[in-house]
Amino acid sequence: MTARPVARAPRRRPDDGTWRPGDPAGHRQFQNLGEIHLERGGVLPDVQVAYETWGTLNADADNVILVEHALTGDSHVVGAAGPGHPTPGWWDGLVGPGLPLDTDRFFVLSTNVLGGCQGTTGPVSTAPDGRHWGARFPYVTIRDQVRVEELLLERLGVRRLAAVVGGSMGGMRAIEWAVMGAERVERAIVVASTAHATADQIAWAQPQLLAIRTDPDFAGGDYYDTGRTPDAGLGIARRIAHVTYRTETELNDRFGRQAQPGEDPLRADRGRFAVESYLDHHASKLTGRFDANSYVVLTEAMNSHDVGRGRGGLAAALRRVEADCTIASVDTDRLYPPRLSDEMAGLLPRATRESIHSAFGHDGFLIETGQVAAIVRRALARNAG
Ligand SMILES: CC(=O)SCCNC(=O)CCNC(=O)[C@H](O)C(C)(C)COP(=O)(O)OP(=O)(O)OC[C@H]1O[C@@H](n2cnc3c(N)ncnc32)[C@H](O)[C@@H]1OP(=O)(O)O
Ligand SMILES: N[C@@H](CCO)C(=O)O
Repeated sequence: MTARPVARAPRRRPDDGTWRPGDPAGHRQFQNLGEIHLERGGVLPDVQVAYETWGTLNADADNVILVEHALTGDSHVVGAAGPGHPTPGWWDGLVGPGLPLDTDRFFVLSTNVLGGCQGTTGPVSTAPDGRHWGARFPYVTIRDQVRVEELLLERLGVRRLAAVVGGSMGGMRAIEWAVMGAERVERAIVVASTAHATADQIAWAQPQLLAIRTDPDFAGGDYYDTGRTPDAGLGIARRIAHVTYRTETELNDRFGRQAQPGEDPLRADRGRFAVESYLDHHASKLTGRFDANSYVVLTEAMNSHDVGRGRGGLAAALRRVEADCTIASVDTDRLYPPRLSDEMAGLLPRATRESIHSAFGHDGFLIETGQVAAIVRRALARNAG
């Protein structure tokens, strides 16, 4: 694995989907929110948020659906690949005229999360001293990320959400919205997620964080001006994470003990099993499109997630939710197991429990879009009043 040189000057976003520090962020829209005081004490003086919208905001500004992306996602929920947006969306088929998030009725909005690397302020952004934030980027929680979205919506004149929907880390923001914005959220659709990060999830995150931080090219987080990026560490983090996103049976049924074509894994000279090659592929795809510092910041934000913190515990926090909630899990998800959705639904005043059947585990929330679409349609058809 070789280090990729880092661009020092802003450059045009290449159309190959490669993220690089200083890239302008395509045709996304931006809003400057000014100074944000963070839950854990830091201050970000000049927060910018990137977002995309589909559909039309109605006169009462009450037809807004906020769609929340997962760890390495961004605001590009749907859309054809093209200049400025080299990748298709991560929930293609869900947003558009007549589709579940029906743009004939709703104004659909998605942000890039605070701490991310796709247009919203994050570690690669420029601090007031003109240098990248890097290691100085403060600790951010899921609540901070929701607060930034609240401020954005206030700027856009939106006081109420018809729905907030998200999967995985996006589901964390969705349930946090339902708690924090209780009377302003009509519906929350939480997919493959949890009301609090568990010991198991924090445990899986730890070797990922260590892999990045112990990569010599990480340079304590201040690698942007070194000409090197911690691809080895970020790649290992992605490999660990990716296994947790799939299932034991799927990996085995698909790859078994097969050798990667042309390679011999039963030799000491680095032949690979096919499943190893598959993980290498996912690792190099991520290092080509994502910033390691953002991965760290967002992983720590997920670790911080607990809607009960400072609110009298989980049950007390969820009891105050006024939204009509849909809590969906993937039946084979080993990272966000269905019991966490059962727990959340059981503590919410109004919750409908849904299940996605999938061979793929946690990634089912991205792969089984037909089932996600049906769940979203049912949730939006219910009278939330
Ligand atoms: C909301 C968000 O989270 S947005 C971000 C989501 N997207 C990502 O995280 C991108 C990373 N990808 C993934 O996580 C998953 O691939 C998903 C969920 C998007 C899609 O899952 P699947 O359709 O099952 O794809 P799968 O995991 O099989 O990966 C397919 C890739 O593996 C490659 N592959 C399969 N076998 C091998 C192998 N033996 N060696 C090397 N590569 C292999 C395929 O060629 C394909 O490559 P491509 O994606 O570059 O075209
Ligand atoms: N593939 C997803 C999984 C995390 O939920 C991501 O990268 O965001």
